[in-house]
Amino acid sequence: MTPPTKTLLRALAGETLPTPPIWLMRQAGRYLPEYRAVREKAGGFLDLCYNPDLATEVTLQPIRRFGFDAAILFADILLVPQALGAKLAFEAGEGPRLSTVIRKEDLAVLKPASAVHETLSPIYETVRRLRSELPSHVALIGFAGAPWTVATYMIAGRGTPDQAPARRMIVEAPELFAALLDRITEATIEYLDAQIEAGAEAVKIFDSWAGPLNFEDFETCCIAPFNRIAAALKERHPNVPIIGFPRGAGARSAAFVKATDADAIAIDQSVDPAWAAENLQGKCAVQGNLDPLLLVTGGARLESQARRILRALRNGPHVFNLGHGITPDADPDNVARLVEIVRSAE
Ligand SMILES: Cc1c2[nH]c(c1CCC(=O)O)Cc1[nH]c(c(CCC(=O)O)c1C)Cc1[nH]c(c(CCC(=O)O)c1C)Cc1[nH]c(c(C)c1CCC(=O)O)C2
Repeated sequence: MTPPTKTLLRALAGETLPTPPIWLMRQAGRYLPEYRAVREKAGGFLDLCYNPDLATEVTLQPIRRFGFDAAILFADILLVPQALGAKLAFEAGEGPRLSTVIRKEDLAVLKPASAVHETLSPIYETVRRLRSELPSHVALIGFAGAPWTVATYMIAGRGTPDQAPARRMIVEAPELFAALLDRITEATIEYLDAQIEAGAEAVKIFDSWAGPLNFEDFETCCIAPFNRIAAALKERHPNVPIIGFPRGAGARSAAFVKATDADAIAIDQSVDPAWAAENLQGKCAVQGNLDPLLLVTGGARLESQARRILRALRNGPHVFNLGHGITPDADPDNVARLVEIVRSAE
């Protein structure tokens, strides 16, 4: 096989590059006026996700404006529950609302994992279009939510501050919880496999709510499903790298890289990059981890923290990114400045 030429894929393959590739979580989003214009045209957020023309357009916007090294498919982690038959709506300013899975009967009415493609096929069309429209040096990342994080929304029917409804179900209805986690895991394998078939060159699994899990549940709810998904994908697509993002895992990030086959681990802004260099980078690439707040505030601290991350991680494979998604109040000029800082690092 010829080695990859796109910088993102080289870093994910374990190469230490003089300038790390950069992309940002939520790089397509409300902080960009051109995104807000397309979003308005689409109607709702979900209409935008399922419209391959417009989803392709908003995925490309940050690539044109900032020249990132990778594009991430524009979609959402909650499309998988919707494809399994959950009702999903995004209310303006309120975040997502879903029908809940709290009884056996709620699980019984969900569709089998193999049925998700009926709903998700427009997403695969977006992937195909992106592969033909992206500049040749820009890699395309597909993604899905991790089963635990998706389960927290399906059980509570909305975002929750501490994921208490799902954490209670682990203890109070272990069989129902395990069956739900299994169904989501199987659906996620179907979904990511189809994204790769359509042209995704790397995939990222977002476990945004891994942090509150206790050490035992971290193994069964975060690590074990990740391993099932990774094993299934690697069997079919051995050369497609997988990025894990157990957000809030802290020191358990070391257990995550040891116990999984992740090609990269994304770390949030709470992790000291020097610790990550020492404890994670020997095992896989590290992606991260600037505080998204610094894209709102800008200034000297944006520069000093970005440089500190660059220095700490420069002796191993690194993908520059944020610790979490860009917020709607970020200033696009600060994003442009960040790209300059990363590209001018010596
Ligand atoms: C938990 C989660 C969700 N979605 C996602 C996660 C995991 C990552 C994380 O922790 O942020 C992942 C996600 N959501 C979106 C992407 C697209 C790719 C990207 O640019 O990173 C990705 C990778 C678009 C989006 N997903 C959403 C938006 C904003 C929608 C809009 O109003 O235009 C975007 C651009 C909506 C969304 N989607 C979700 C919530 C809670 C919300 C509402 C909060 C908000 O409004 O910011 C669920």
